[in-house]
Amino acid sequence: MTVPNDEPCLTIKGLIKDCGPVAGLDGKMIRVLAGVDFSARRGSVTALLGANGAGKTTTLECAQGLQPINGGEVRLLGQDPYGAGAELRSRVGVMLQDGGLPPSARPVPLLHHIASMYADPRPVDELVTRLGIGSFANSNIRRLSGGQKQRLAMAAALIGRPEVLFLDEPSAGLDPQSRQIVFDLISELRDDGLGIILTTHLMDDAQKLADYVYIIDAGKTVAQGTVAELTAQTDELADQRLLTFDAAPGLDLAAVGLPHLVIRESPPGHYTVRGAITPGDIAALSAWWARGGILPSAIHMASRSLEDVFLDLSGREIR
Ligand SMILES: Nc1ncnc2c1ncn2[C@@H]1O[C@H](COP(=O)(O)OP(=O)(O)OP(=O)(O)O)[C@@H](O)[C@H]1O
Repeated sequence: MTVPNDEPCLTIKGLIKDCGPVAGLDGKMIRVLAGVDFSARRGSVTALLGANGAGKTTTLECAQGLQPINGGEVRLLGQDPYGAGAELRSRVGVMLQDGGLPPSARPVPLLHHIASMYADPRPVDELVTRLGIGSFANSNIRRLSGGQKQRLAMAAALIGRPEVLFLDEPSAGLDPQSRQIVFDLISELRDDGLGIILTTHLMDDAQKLADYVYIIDAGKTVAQGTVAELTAQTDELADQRLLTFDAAPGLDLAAVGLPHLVIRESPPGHYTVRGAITPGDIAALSAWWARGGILPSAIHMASRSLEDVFLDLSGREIR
């Protein structure tokens, strides 16, 4: 059964998951997921963000049918994944963070072995070249670096031409070159129509890769949207706007004449303007620049980063 492009390839509604028994709680169960909603489409990268212990791994394990659920609903490619057979598993690729690779195998023979399990596998040579696996093709897997294992795990996840791909922290351990290769490949796979679901702690990764983002906290979905929607300067945050510019050091800031804004210079030559900045204030700033013969550079009206949104929603204290 092929799910049309505009249909979700994964839908999670009100997911509840209890784990345990927990020794420290007199053997009671604890509610790890208390209402996760999540949906991913084909031809899209959907990111699941959450602090340590928020429930990301448990959510993905339930989505992949690796754990039974205690409430709510999970549909992967239209089916209940728990207890589903080989037909569904063959349409799903999973790249785990620790790779889940047999330590005594060698990369290319392992990929050929995995390929032999599929009727129409992706050519091994193509993946080896694309992911730069050739340089360690016959090394023992236990001797590979974290980034090499990560790339091999990605090749293994892709070999069966999955329709849905789960990536747990896809850029963990990757150097900048490998990260770029993996990011380009993820974008290409998305354009080919794959539904890609990834977890990450790196807001920068989510900001670069994700078409749609879900943030979970304490086992519940607390926000969802495109990066642009989540980071939009909403009216509630209108008093936290920030404009920065660079100009000659030591400008007379008292001459700006905008007392409702906080204007500072730090370090010398770098200026920040904070507060409820209005279009009129920007006109007043440029009038001040014109009066003083000031030609600023790097003028930037900052929007909230995904990290700001994440910290506001999931708290700034460590878990
Ligand atoms: N089998 C289990 N028994 C008891 N507690 C569990 C079990 N599995 C998960 N938990 C707890 O559930 C919570 C969510 O765990 P989970 O691994 O899903 O979080 P996570 O968001 O993936 O975290 P991280 O970013 O640290 O990987 C944690 O507090 C964890 O200790």
